[in-house]
Amino acid sequence: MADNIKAQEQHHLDGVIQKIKVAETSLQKKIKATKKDVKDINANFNNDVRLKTETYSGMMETAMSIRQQQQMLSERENRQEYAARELGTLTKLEVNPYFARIDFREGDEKRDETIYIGMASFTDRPDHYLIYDWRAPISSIYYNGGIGDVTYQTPDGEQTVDVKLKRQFQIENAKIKTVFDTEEVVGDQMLLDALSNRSDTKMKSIVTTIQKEQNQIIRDTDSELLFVQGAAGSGKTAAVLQRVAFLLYQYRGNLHSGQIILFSPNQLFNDYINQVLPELGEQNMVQMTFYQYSSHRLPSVQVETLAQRFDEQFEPHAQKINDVKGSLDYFKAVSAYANHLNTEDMRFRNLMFNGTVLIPKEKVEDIYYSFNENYNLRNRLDATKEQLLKILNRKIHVEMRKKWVEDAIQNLSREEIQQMHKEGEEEILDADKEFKFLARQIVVKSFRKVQRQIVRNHFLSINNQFVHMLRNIPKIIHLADFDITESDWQADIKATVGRLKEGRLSLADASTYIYLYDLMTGKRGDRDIRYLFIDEVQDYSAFQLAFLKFSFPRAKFTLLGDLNQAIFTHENSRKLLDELGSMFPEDKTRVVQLTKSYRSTAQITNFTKHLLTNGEDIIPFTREGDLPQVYVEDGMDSAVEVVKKQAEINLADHETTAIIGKTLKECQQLTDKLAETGVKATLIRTENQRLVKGVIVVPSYLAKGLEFDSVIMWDASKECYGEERDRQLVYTICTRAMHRLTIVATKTLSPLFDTVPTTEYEMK
Ligand SMILES: Nc1ncnc2c1ncn2[C@@H]1O[C@H](COP(=O)(O)OP(=O)(O)OP(=O)(O)O)[C@@H](O)[C@H]1O
Repeated sequence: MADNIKAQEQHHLDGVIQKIKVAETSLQKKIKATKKDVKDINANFNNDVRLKTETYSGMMETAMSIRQQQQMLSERENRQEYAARELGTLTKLEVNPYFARIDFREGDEKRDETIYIGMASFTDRPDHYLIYDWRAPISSIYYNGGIGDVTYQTPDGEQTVDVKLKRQFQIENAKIKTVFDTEEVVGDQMLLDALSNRSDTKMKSIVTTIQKEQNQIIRDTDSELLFVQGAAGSGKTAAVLQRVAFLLYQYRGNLHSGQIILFSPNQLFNDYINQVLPELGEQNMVQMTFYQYSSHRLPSVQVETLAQRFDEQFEPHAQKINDVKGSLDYFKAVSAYANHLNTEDMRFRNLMFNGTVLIPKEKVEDIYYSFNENYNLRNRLDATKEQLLKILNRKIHVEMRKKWVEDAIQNLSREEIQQMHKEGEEEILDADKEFKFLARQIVVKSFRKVQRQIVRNHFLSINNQFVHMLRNIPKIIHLADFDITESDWQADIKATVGRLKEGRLSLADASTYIYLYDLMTGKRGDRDIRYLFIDEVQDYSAFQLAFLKFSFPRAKFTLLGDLNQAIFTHENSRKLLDELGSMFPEDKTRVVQLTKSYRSTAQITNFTKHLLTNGEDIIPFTREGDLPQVYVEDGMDSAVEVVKKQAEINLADHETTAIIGKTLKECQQLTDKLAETGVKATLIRTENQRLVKGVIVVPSYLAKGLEFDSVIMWDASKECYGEERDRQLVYTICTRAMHRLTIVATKTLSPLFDTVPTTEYEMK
């Protein structure tokens, strides 16, 4: 690039930065003035507000003026907060205002227009944009095409412009480091630079190098269901985080980050991605795992953890049961079962008081089914509660005459009596009335617990109902279709009842349990959530997805997945797509396929794609590195020695290294062995830990969605990965590596690597 262009652009840059500084100064003044205002308002609070509490109108006047003061205060505080946020944006822009320039001609216009694109918009006067936010409709030109005709979406429909120049910048501390013109969509050089960087314990934004297909995902506003199927490392997670930033920009004022929820594979992953949105100047959306959601909905039940679930899936018997419990058929069966509760079979509990039955369950049942068939579960329950509260009220008189009440009155202290009068606002007239008054107070107070139980549906017996449902399932679903016998099912019920008694539930049962309870109580779901994202959707069952759709009825769904990385559902994951299709309107469903893999070097991607039986569609990004290295050692000690040496080499090269083992047990053993040889490695036992720099040892199921400079797969032997169904797990492990992949096995290498041509790796 000619030096004079660089000089011209630096000159332009200096001008923009100058204007940003002016804007900053004026904002700072504004903030200072508002701060002073707030201080003054607070200081004058006592003077301005005259407290008149003698008369009713005086009190009203006082309340009004306090309200006025508060409104003024909160308006100033909002203004201050907004200005502070704006100042934060300007401070960021001041050092790195933009990353691209586009010159283009629109329609019949006589002159070219020039725009600069950066992390946020900046105007020096109304409608005079010196920088356009990367999310503005016009900025799409940058992502959608090269030179020549490029189309982009505007609020008024599609628009085509003739792009004359596309220039990219790398700016550091207000100085242009490099500037180059490109004819491509987003220059490969820039992408290569971005991808060659070392990994970090935190994911970064990809705004400057978003690819065209990713841009489609980011800016989709029409789909009710957007399903992104993409190879490992194809930027699904990256794209979706930019999408959240885009949506918050597009619907500013109507959508806030609390209305967006992301279901992620594990807590480590949450931690890994939580800097991206703040880096983009936005607040993080709500992030949780499905396990956390279920546990939150069932505070008194211990839901099976990810690790327990991972270990359990290796039993073929449990797998079949899980398959049926995860199916859409099962979801429909639970719905049908709940529906029939409108006419019979609802299970109730006695309402107890002081150890005796106050309202027997038979009475509750009579009330519940006394309403006609036009009632649904929701209003049937409401009407029942109303009746029960009335009955409770009527029982006050009877209870007042009981001996325990008389005793309680005898034991009342003077203070307690005074307190009751304060609450009851009743004057003492004569002894009899006083006795009745106190008796009533005592009973009403003691009945509060029962009242709460009625309001909170404690007269429903969800545990019994759940077990009753399980017993009825064979009548609704043909279990033989799932290769399950009646006795298999009965055995599973027994196991479930056993767990329930200990206050535990499997994750599959937990979803069903909550769903059943929601249907029984007529819950309509959380209507506030507008966008719901699920990462690694291949690990969800159709049941869970249908349940989430039910729980967030107004949310648009964006689902990201790689059917080749299912760690739980295996072959079933392909069925998932069809089942999903049936849950959303066809014309509002969009499936996007991402085939290019960005994370790893070409060598690693070429190696890993052969691990898949249908991996031919995966296109590596041309970033060069070493061939993956495979070691097969005779014994444990020499294998550990290889791991040790490799970890040391990686450390010396400043590479973050993850040693990924299959289960926690294997990881624990290796960490102990490494410690004996003097290697310090951090074992990640649970998802609640933090990722740290240096060498970490992590079980495969916690490595989902993460990436590391170097990966050492341990122990890639036949003994550990002997089954065909482990293929996706092996693929997931190997695709975590960005720059370097080492595979270490003891005795015999897993046959799953047989599909990889020997030219794709180096056998050591
Ligand atoms: N357009 C891009 N520009 C720069 N980096 C990118 C781009 N797209 C993806 N990447 C990088 O590639 C890596 C992989 O992306 P990401 O984790 O989003 O992939 P993924 O599809 O979610 O992978 P997986 O399914 O294996 O978890 C990340 O480091 C991401 O920053």
